[in-house]
Amino acid sequence: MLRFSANLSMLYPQHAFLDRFAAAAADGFKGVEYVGAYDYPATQIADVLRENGLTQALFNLPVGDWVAGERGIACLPERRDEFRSSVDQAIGYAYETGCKQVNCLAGIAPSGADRDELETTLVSNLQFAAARFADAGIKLLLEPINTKDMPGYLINTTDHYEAIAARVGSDNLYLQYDFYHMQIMQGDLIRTLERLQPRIAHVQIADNPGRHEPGTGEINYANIFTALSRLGYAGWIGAEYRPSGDTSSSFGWVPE
Ligand SMILES: O=C(O)[C@@H](O)C(=O)CO
Ligand SMILES: [Mg+2]
Repeated sequence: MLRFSANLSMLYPQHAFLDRFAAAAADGFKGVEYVGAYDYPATQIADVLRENGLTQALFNLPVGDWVAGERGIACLPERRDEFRSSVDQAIGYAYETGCKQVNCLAGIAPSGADRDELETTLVSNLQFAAARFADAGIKLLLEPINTKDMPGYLINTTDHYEAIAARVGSDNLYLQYDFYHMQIMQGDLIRTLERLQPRIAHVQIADNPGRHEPGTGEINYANIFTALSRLGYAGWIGAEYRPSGDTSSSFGWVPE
């Protein structure tokens, strides 16, 4: 049985963030995810999850100054201490919300930066986070993101994820496989899913082009869902798209 989580960073834009939990529950979701909720006390997030009978499927490690354009700090040498204290913050939120997996955004390469130094910093920080998360019973995920939407982001393909994971050397570093990003970067979605399934802890869906709901673009999500069922994928499937219209009217893609 496929399980879908509502990505509250993208769905229900007409609602304030904390009101999106009830909206998702009203539409039948049992799980939610979002970039991060560190502006709210973890206990408040836990309360709103409980009030709406929702499971916290995923969130991210603190991503830096999102408004200023930061997309993670894990690869930035000068932010090492900040990254490492953010791991403890994320563990606190995961504990309060019962979340069992946290994604790490690698960060955007500053222009002119030494890429080897950025990758070495990322590897070292992921080794630290993977070990701390393992002790807390939390999976650490790393998501490749496409270069069109996030120019300069350090990790853009599953091959790059695999190279980084090999250097990290932890069985607690998993792949967050976002079909939208990977359609743009490499295609071959179902074969890649089959090959990397043992390392995939979370998948996310949106159509391309436009990053709207499935059925608005070129990706055959009926076949993707069939493949996920055939492979026995037991994780959450994150509905991470910008609704083309009203969110509650955008769920025609959900399998019966
Ligand atoms: O694909 C995305 O943009 C998200 O999964 C994410 O982690 C950054 O917002
Ligand atoms: Mg994603």
